[in-house]
Amino acid sequence: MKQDVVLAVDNLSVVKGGREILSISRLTWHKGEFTAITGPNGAGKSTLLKALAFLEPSRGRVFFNGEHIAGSDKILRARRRMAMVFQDPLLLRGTAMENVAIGLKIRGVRGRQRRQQARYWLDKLNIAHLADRDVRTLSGGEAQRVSIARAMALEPDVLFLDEPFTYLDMPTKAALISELKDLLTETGTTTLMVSHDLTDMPFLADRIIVVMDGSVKQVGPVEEVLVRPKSRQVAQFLGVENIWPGFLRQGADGNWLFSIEKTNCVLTAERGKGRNLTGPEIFTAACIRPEYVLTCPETSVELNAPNVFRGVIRAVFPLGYYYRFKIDVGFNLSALASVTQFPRLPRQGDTVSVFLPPEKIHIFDPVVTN
Ligand SMILES: Nc1ncnc2c1ncn2[C@@H]1O[C@H](COP(=O)(O)OP(=O)(O)OP(=O)(O)O)[C@@H](O)[C@H]1O
Repeated sequence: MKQDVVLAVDNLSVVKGGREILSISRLTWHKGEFTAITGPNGAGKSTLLKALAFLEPSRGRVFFNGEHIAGSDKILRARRRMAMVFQDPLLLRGTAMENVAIGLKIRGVRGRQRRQQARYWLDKLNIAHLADRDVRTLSGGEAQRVSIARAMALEPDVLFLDEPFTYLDMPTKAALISELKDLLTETGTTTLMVSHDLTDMPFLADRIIVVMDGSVKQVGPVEEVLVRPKSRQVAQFLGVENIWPGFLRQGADGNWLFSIEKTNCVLTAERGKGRNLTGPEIFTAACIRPEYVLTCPETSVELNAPNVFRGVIRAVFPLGYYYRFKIDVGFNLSALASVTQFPRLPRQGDTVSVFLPPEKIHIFDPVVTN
């Protein structure tokens, strides 16, 4: 096992109610890495977190800091090096200070030192002024900060976060995410976070694990998973609305050409590294995330450049600082565009130009397109 592997699983399985709800052959987590675990409701994400934290009985082997953890003594020792934060802060009766100090007390840290350490983490989470407040009087965001301070005070090797930002309002969440990122980078804590929110992940995570139906469907760096999903199932879950079946062939310039089925439209896609076409043309599917489709109101854009199309807006959904468009460019396209790109409110029926960057067009592996 590589030196900096903190956690690893080998044939991990969890059975509940007579059904296998989680089955993972192999996975590893490295020191200091932030992993986001995502997937639909009931996929097995929380079960995975709990099994790794030894809070859920499982079969198979879990390795922690290079050691196979089995038996109550080893489990107890491993659990002392881990901490967990849940959706609900789950604070105990008492003050914020008492809550942050509780884990230290259980671990035998003495009075003065305990208070000093607790104060240090309250300060790090920007809630030192709330130290003596009864936790029942705290707001949701403040309570979650106490919960994170309590976990960090244990100086864990691994921090598990199970949807920790769900109940926080946008500004509170944004501030906490930014502070947490700095804190975790500073401490080098290996972190695993269950999240449904795709907006958290690019900022916080190094890697995404997509769990569906109790198994891992894809693991990889954030950008790779979001732009190059392995299957339609993963793509759809990750918000890739533009998926088209069609025929792929080699272009003259080394790029790939993708003809969208039942249209006259051809997309240029960057050729995938190490991917070769086996025949003259293969049937597969292509996709692009809506946020990578560049949309502009100008209709003077040169149309014979690759991947530039002119089309008609079929629907506009205003989303705060963004518009979500459904555009007909000879095929149906979803696009997300900043309001600043449009001098006036775009409407249904308006003509727009779009550009699909070739490096953001992903071609599915034909064997796993369905
Ligand atoms: N005690 C149990 N008996 C039977 N099935 C269970 C039990 N506990 C959990 N499950 C099932 O295990 C599956 C995985 O649950 P889990 O809580 O890990 O999902 P999740 O991905 O975290 O979901 P969510 O996003 O909804 O929180 C679900 O289908 C759930 O119904």
